[in-house]
Amino acid sequence: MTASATPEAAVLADDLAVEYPARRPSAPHRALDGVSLRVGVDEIIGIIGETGAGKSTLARVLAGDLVTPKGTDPAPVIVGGEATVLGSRLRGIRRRELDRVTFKVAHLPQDAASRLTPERTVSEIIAEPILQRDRHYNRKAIGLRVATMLDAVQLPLAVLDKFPFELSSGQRQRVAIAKSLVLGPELWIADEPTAGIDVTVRGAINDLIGRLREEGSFSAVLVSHDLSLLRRTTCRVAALESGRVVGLGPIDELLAGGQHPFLSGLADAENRVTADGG
Ligand SMILES: Nc1ncnc2c1ncn2[C@@H]1O[C@H](COP(=O)(O)OP(=O)(O)OP(=O)(O)O)[C@@H](O)[C@H]1O
Repeated sequence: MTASATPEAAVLADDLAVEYPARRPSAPHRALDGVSLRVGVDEIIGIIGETGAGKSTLARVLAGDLVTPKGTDPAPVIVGGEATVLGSRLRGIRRRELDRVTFKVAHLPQDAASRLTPERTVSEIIAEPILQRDRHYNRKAIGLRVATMLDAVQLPLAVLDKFPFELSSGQRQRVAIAKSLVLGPELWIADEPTAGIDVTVRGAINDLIGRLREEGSFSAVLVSHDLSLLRRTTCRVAALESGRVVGLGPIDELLAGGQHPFLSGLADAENRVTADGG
């Protein structure tokens, strides 16, 4: 375990191999193999790939989601190579050091919108990460921060007192985004951030990312099939296939390259929508 004050990269994956442990009747499952990737400080990188390619696993590992709470599915385990996040090596990392790293990393898991605490209001949900860190944090300051985050994801203040079941799925996703970013992380690992969000308000997520970059040091890994989001926010996208990186570059170069059926399929689908006037 090493940590440096100014990491040379936000994320460094070096020949990373990740498995899900065996659970009867299943054998261990290798979800990532030989993944090498660098995300510079202040860089935003995209991750794309077909279902089962290992995108969420990579997101979980980089977000430090490596501990299995009792009664849940096993967390991924680093079995080869290394993942270094904000200067700390994650392989075999001790729990205390992991907590120190994840303090600066925000994770928006794929199912975040469906995991909002059902018995809490939107305002309480967005404030959860603050109160988990400091139960006595100034209530007025929390209220202000929550309102700012709500505005950033273009939700009206009227939803503050609503419960998750009273919101549309797109609104729930925006609440999940607001919650994940409320502490102002140095690194945001977001798994399908615009999933379920109406195209007319997706621009709000682009704008929010732009603002976070202006406010200070902000790096991100965005797992997404939203080509518009990837075009607007990332310079490079990594394409995953069966747990390996099979392409890395600007999204339009990857799509035009046509080396991989998944990428060609995406490009064709987009061309069809454009030709149909969609
Ligand atoms: N908890 C788990 N235990 C065992 N295997 C798992 C677990 N979670 C995922 N896997 C397997 O690991 C592989 C990678 O899964 P992952 O969820 O990372 O893919 P993905 O690219 O995010 O797919 P999707 O786009 O469908 O979300 C898949 O074969 C999946 O079945």
